[in-house]
Amino acid sequence: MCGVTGLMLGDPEATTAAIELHESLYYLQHASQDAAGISVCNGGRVYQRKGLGMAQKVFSEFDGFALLEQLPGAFGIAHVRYPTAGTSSASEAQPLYVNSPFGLSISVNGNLINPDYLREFLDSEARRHINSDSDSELLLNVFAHSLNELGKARVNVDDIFASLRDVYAKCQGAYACTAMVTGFGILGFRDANGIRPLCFGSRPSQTLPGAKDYFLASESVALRQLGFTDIIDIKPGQAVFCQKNGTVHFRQIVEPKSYTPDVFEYVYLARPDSCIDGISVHRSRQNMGVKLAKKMREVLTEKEIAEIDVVIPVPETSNTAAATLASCLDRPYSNAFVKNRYANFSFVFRTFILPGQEARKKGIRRKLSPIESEFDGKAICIVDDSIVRGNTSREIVQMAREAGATRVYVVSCSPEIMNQHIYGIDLADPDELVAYNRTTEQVAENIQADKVIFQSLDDLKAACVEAAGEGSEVKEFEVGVFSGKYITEVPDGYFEHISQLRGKNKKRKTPNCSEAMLIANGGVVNMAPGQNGAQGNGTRNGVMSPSYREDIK
Ligand SMILES: O=P(O)(O)OC[C@H]1O[C@H](OP(=O)(O)OP(=O)(O)O)[C@H](O)[C@@H]1O
Ligand SMILES: NC(=O)CC[C@H](N)C(=O)O
Ligand SMILES: [Mg+2]
Repeated sequence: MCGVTGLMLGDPEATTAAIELHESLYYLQHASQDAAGISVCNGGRVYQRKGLGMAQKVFSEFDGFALLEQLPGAFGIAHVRYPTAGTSSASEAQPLYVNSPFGLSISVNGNLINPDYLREFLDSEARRHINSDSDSELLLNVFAHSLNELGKARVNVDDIFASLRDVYAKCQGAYACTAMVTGFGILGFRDANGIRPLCFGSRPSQTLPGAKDYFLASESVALRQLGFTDIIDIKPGQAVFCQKNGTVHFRQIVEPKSYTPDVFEYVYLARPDSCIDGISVHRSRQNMGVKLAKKMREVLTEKEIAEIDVVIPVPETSNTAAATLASCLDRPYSNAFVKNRYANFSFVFRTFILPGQEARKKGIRRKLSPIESEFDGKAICIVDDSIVRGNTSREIVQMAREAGATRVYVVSCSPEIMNQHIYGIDLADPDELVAYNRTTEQVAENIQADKVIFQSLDDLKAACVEAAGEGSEVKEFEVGVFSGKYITEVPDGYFEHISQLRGKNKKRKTPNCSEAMLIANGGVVNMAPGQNGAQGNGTRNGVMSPSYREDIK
């Protein structure tokens, strides 16, 4: 659930790619809040800036002029990160770079589920040193090794596609990536099940008549906002390479194994103004509201429904579904929780993706406050898109009761989450999931609601399929968090591996030695905060300051 982008400007003399790559990060910031970065290429050299925090923090001192001066180039890639593997240290911020062969950079959205195998392969066979715990560094090095094996001084497009075949063969899991081959062009590719999203669009060059600019992004909103049209989804197992001479090459690298996007994109991850694999996120959420209203009529009596005074969303992902549900039940709708939009700390953004349980809990109270008159003496129905650890609903129910609510129903647009997410969302260990090993009644008791109602999995899938536009090929989804059945095989020991990793990361307070070591990036200018009058963002040359994370504890 990281956000990735890639831009090729059609005018080879242009140096402004970083301006729009930078802008694109703000359209994907909802996906990830931990780190951000941009790498661009100019005259055979890579210029890079990355660090911990949201894009605004990492690029705080970069006005348009500074971006152009320090990140010049006609093409490049960018990333916002929410860690699912490794640590949240600055050294794992992306894009990642490896100098041999050809100078490769990569931005990855997703998660690999066979890191042990890859680490072993890279160590004993490929003889490549891996300097972090990041699974994306593994993927980059598998790609680099395969390209290197060609034994060529210069590669062509066919070589790049041929090497990708090796990535698909070795890397298991979900990934949608943008990559850059120094001096040559940008690449986009997507796993063989299409679990993580990636789309592509074009527009006329603004500086070279007749030429075209090309853009890749995790979500269509980024393309549309930057004026790109003819937006298509990269298909499972497909890649696209945009060469700096203006040519674009599509190639089916491997046969698709399925076409099963992660249903959680529609439930929570994506922006409502995006369209993923031909399915409007907004429309799918409206449908979730329709289906949930039907389920409520099955679970509650007519009298109980008639007695609901007001339907209230938990801002903001559930707003769309809640409004539709209220209209289907013919009950009043109210935006009775107000979201604080103006604070300049990270608590007010998406609390679920904040690292650390305490930070999440604090974040909910700081983010939302009730309009008391909408609760006082009323029977209310609170709608959320999902209930994961139960932090949000527990806190929200308490706030509603403190404000005087007499009866509180909590309804969820998605089913009970009882399993780990292994394809790019760091949900939690099962025993931290509130629905794990609990009946619906026990969940209600745990979050102190009068009743909890979950959407059924069939209805959730139908809500998404019915939101598809003409030509969408998607009929099934990756739904492992709900069903426990994953689209790919899961290697033995993987679940234990991620639990151990979580335990290790929880215990860590200061950066370890490997975080403090920097890769000697031949040719890469990784500008340190503080250079050129910058204030810095808690990192210096990729080393996390021990105190940096204290602001979210
Ligand atoms: O049960 P929990 O562990 O609390 O997780 C579920 C909550 O987290 C998400 O909200 P978030 O605040 O991240 O984002 P939003 O503002 O987009 O709804 C999601 O929308 C639920 O409200
Ligand atoms: N959320 C993601 O897509 C994360 C990408 C990668 N697994 C990382 O942890 O950096
Ligand atoms: Mg929410």
